[in-house]
Amino acid sequence: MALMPVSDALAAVLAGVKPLPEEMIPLDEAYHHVLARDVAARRTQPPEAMSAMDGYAVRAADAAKVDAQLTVIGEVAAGRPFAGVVGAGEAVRIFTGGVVPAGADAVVIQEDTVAEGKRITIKEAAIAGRHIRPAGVDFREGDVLLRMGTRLTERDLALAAGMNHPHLPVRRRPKVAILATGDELVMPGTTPGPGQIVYSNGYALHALARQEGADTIDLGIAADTLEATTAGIRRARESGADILITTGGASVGDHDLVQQALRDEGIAMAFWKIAMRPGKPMMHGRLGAMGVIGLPGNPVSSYVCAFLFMVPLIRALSGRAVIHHHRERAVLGRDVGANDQREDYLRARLERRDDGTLVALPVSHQDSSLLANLAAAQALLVRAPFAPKAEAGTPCEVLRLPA
Ligand SMILES: Nc1nc2c(c(=O)[nH]1)N[C@H]1C(S)=C(S)[C@@H](COP(=O)(O)OP(=O)(O)OC[C@H]3O[C@@H](n4cnc5c(N)ncnc54)[C@H](O)[C@@H]3O)O[C@H]1N2
Ligand code: MOO
Repeated sequence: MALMPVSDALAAVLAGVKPLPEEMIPLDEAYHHVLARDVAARRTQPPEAMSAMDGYAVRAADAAKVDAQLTVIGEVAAGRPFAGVVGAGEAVRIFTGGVVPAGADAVVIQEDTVAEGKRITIKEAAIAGRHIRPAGVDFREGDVLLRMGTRLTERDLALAAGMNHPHLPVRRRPKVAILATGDELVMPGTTPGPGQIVYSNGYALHALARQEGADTIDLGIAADTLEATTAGIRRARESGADILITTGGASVGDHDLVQQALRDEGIAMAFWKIAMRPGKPMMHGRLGAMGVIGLPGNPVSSYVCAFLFMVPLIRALSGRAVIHHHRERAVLGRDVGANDQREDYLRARLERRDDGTLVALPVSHQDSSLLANLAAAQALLVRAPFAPKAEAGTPCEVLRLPA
């Protein structure tokens, strides 16, 4: 049976997905949330011309010559403007961030003056506009500086504050519930009995989901029974999860019960099995409003499928403007063999040559159980279905993994 191409599977995962509802949240909680609307400045910054230095506000024409003398008629500090006007032969003491008084068109820094009482002597000729930040040089009221779909950085928060927004309209963060399955799994730090495996997949999945801006719910490890698996799925629904991620029990073995449990719960299954390596037995469907991604149990398959499918789904629900991973051009660091019908995602290390070329070096063992190789990889090298064998130096495409 022909397997579903990866691109069709991704399209199915994203089909009909709309961003979650909008909510207003305080600025200090908005880090890494996604903006639900464009945000415009509520004020002009700076609102008036301001001094960039400590010194004297002058009329440039009066201070254009070294040894010109001026009379200091007042002082302006940040937050305390000067009410008067700077006339001919006059100067006003000014500090960084102070509003440039009327009449002045330059600031002479204090190091370039000699002060004696109310008199100053200019030691460096003034130039009109020097050390003055014009009104609106940063932004003007009404300027749209933050765009819908932006994931807010720490710098965006400072900008929003400067624009005078104490709250921002963002999308609700997706809730991702993660359910592992497998009788053989024991927690890290315990002593595994014969045939037992230390649980690892969930650690990567929770971290990856959170890094993408989701809140995660840990549903623990379900035993390999229909009852336990079903109970886990029901807890996901009760928790209001937007996405249920299962890991393990996706294949065709007698103990692979995830699909059965999901069908019994009434899932509209979109696909099971895709033309991808690792990750062939992945499944996807919808259980009411909850998107379900059934990941394979092999640790590398679980991670790679989450990276390729869960991440874009979280981004779409979050209302992100950019949903898809960016494919970078690179060249092969070594020969690779011909590919079969499954799109291959090879773990690879990256190197940058002196001429700037990015080189992707696939790790030598690509078995989907190898955690050490997964951790050491910096990228996934994409090999199209039926790609012919290729020599070192051949152009290729890579997806960079999170650093
Ligand atoms: N006859 C066939 N057998 C298999 C096929 C197939 O097409 N026909 N597909 C293979 C592929 S490809 C994959 S991938 C695996 C996936 O199988 P499952 O999703 O059912 O995974 P499990 O059997 O539950 O586990 C596989 C392996 O991974 C370990 N595991 C599971 N969960 C975790 C976890 N949370 N942390 C760490 N390790 C975990 C588990 O102990 C197994 O060793 O099926 C192939 N078989
Ligand atoms: O798709 Mo499975 O991932 O190769 O081990």
